[in-house]
Amino acid sequence: MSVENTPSTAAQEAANPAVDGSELIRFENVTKRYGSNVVLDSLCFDVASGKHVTLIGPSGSGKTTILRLLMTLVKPDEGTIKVAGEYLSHEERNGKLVPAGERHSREVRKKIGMVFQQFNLFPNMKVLRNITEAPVHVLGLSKDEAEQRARELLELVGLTDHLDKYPSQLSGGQQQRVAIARALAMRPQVLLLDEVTSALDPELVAGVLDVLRDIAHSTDITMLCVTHEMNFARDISDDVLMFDAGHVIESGSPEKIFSDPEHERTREFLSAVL
Ligand SMILES: Nc1ncnc2c1ncn2[C@@H]1O[C@H](COP(=O)(O)OP(=O)(O)OP(=O)(O)O)[C@@H](O)[C@H]1O
Repeated sequence: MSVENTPSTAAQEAANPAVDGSELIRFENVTKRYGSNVVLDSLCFDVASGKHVTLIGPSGSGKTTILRLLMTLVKPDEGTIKVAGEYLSHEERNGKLVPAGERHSREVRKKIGMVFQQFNLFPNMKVLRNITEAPVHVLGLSKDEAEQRARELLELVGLTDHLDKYPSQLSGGQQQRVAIARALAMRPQVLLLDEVTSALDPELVAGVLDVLRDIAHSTDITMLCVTHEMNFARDISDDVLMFDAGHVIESGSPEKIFSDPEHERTREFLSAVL
């Protein structure tokens, strides 16, 4: 997919609301290419601390790429990304901004948790250990502290009775709820959700979304969410960003975007998915 290189000023302004200094995520003129395919084109947007922001848009518009950039699974070709005021993609050395080394990225990335489409649990570890592994080995928590934290989270996701099972002994929905608990166990400031229900059987979707609704409404965690579940997006989002061909073409409250979209492409997209 190629995209034009000249996003409209209005689109950039829509995507880059007034900054009040509390932004937790900041994309500044981020361009990402795969060969000649310009996936993100001078993208600017901010997510304020504690807000829940949903990215919507057609397949291939670059939504997952944004989450992958935040996880440092891919690097931007141009522009900078900041998380909680620190550069993720770059670091400052001798007063100069240089591409970030792995150590720097790892430190900043600790602020971010992600839940993937395909759960990605450790198949050889029981549920409890899936959740305690990173807090013990990455954060240096004692085993007792990590287990205490894991038990609380298993209660939050409704799986207290399953802590001694292997992932293969759980349904897809239960595995995804373990993955949510695992991400939260690192106490991230930002939770990234990448189409977390799209690999689930339809009857398991509601249980996972209910857990996420509960987390969105009962914690102050910042969320950046890619989903095709528009009712869920409507319920949890403070802001919805509509992507098309590497640009944010429209942004606003869920009421505005879902009920009264301004852009023709948004109307087309919503009429196809709603
Ligand atoms: N590793 C890669 N190598 C080459 N091209 C890639 C790679 N990853 C993504 N792309 C391309 O980048 C574009 C954006 O992909 P991305 O997954 O971010 O889109 P998306 O909006 O999340 O789509 P979907 O809703 O289908 O998941 C697509 O054209 C895709 O083919």
